[in-house]
Amino acid sequence: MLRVGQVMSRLSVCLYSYHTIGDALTLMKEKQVNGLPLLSDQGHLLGMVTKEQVFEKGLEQYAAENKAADYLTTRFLPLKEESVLDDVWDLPFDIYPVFNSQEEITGVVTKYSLGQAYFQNVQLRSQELEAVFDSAHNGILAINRQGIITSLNPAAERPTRSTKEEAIGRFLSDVIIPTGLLEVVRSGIPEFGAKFQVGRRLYISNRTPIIKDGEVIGAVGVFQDVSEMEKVLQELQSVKQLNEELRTTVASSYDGIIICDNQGEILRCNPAVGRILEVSWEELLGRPFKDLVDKGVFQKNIIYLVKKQDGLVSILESSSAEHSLVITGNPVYDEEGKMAKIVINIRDMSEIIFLREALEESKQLSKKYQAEIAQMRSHQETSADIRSGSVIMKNVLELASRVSQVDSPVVLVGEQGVGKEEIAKLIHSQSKRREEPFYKLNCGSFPYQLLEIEIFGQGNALGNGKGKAGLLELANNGSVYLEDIGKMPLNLQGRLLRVLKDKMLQISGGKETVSVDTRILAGTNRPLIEFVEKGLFREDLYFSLNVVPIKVPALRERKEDLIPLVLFYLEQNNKRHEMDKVISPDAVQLLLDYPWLGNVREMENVIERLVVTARGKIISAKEVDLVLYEKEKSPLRAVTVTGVIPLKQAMDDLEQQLVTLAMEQHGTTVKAAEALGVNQSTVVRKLQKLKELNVGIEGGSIRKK
Ligand SMILES: Nc1ncnc2c1ncn2[C@@H]1O[C@H](COP(=O)(O)OP(=O)(O)OP(=O)(O)O)[C@@H](O)[C@H]1O
Repeated sequence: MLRVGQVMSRLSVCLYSYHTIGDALTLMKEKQVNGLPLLSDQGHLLGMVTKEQVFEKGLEQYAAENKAADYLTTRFLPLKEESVLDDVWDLPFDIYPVFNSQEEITGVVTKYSLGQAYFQNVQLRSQELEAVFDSAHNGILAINRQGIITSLNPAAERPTRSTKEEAIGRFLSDVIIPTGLLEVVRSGIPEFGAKFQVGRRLYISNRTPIIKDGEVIGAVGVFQDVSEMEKVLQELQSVKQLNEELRTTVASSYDGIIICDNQGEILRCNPAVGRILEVSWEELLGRPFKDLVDKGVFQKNIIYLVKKQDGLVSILESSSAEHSLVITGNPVYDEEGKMAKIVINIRDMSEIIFLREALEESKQLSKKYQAEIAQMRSHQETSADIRSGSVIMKNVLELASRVSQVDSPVVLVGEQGVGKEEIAKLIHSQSKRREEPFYKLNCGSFPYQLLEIEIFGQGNALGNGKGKAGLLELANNGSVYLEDIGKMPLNLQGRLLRVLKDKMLQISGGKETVSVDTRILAGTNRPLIEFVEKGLFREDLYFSLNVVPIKVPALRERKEDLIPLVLFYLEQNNKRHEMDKVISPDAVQLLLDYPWLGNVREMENVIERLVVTARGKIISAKEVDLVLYEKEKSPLRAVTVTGVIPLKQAMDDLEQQLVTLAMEQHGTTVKAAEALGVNQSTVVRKLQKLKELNVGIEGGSIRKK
């Protein structure tokens, strides 16, 4: 800011009352000024003596010896050295005395020199502003009240796609598409942060009205190219998203994941680590990996191995919880090639083995179901071939013949293998439905959904042509024999009741109902009322179904049937295997004395085995004895101790034998676990241990004491 002190003429002299005008003009010439201050004898400023004043008085009155005081003018204004030029340049006097801050007169200044200095200063400032305006990184564009562009800097040329020369003087909307500036001129309200796009570039603009004397005379817009920033922002956004995805992936990984820095400090780990190592995974964060080794969670320090190897390392370990772990350490290098982090992956192999076993078993089960369904759906052989010599059985058969003449439901109660299904077939084959289909299905051997579809069918609710008729529909006008009816799920029992009562069948998967006339025959090993009492069977269904209960006695309760059945199966197997075997009387006696807990089915199997395995033509008592009592005599049925050995060794040995035997007898880990009374995972682990010791199923035979 320019001040008077910088522009004035400094004076070392002033005029006093004794000075003549000649002295004054000489001094003015000497000091190159147009006027001088005249002071009183006491040093007070009395006024100014100027050349102009001399001319004004007229030269005819001029005489050099005239007193300078005669030319004094008191029309003046004293100025201060520190006065700002902007404030004083247009004051009305031609010459001013100038004082310093101590109120001493220090010089004079004319209006002309003040004005000249002021305009030079304004010019300089304007040049500076122009330089700033032109070099500004942001685009600046100003319009007047009429919307005509008045200023535009080079940075504004890009978004307007025109040069300064082309743009100035044109209407705003002829030069640039966003015309928000016009709105600012109209409303007088500034607008900040408005975004607009020109081509591929994105700009943010701040628009401000230009106000003079309370009136809007134009508007200025400053806009910044934020395309790069936007790009960086988008990148940041996608990095954030990626980071989130990575975090979720690590967190939801079934394998345990631990991330350490190059010093082995745990930076991150996931919940699976907690599950596999049986530790609190959150507490591991920030701790050295080595702690886990020191505590025996790991046997080897994989961090050390990865650093030593300077590459990926995989090791196999058994954790404290008897899990087999595959631990993989993977180094991560920074841009300079230094190892920055180590990612450790922990895979629990026992779980994988367990899952593979479970999958294998469900595949087997599924195959079994498929086979059973295929067999069940094929048209059933209904000619019953029942042998009997007992009165009790005769009565049963007579009752069966009688009920075959009516359409009532029948419940056949009896132990496994007593011949319930045979009697069901007999009822059907003697009924008026004999020419119609007969189907059977075991309610206890299918999972719920499969059973539902097999009995009630599947509707075409999806309209994809995949509907399937159930047995109740397939056997329309015929009969269905539902084995193990007590095991039918409660949900399905209600629908079966509708079939019995209203002859209406509700197809699964839809609201569809069809009317059916299917006779229901049911079988159960335990009296149905027991299921009702336990809440497993609907009482209303029980009463509707149990119209004619037929109890089929166990084979041991009808000894008279034994000989006819033995002879029947002997003949049947001789024929089947093209043999001519007979049975010795003492062998028959053994068969008569046997309890036949598996009833007729057991006898059927025993006789076939005797026919096939007997060495001579006559089946001897010894051979019968071997077949009937073989299992009881097996040394494997009990543990026999023959000597003293360390208890731990004995227990390990026994455990190996039991697991191997259970697998041999039951085939799957699920069933073996059931027989051993342990969890399936325990069996899987023990088998894994046996495989490692090479004494498992594949590894060796069962060792006996
Ligand atoms: N009196 C009989 N005469 C000839 N064979 C019979 C007789 N009773 C049963 N069987 C035969 O015994 C086997 C078992 O019979 P069935 O399947 O009818 O028994 P079940 O009581 O229905 O058994 P489960 O309840 O276990 O299904 C079948 O092969 C059947 O042919």
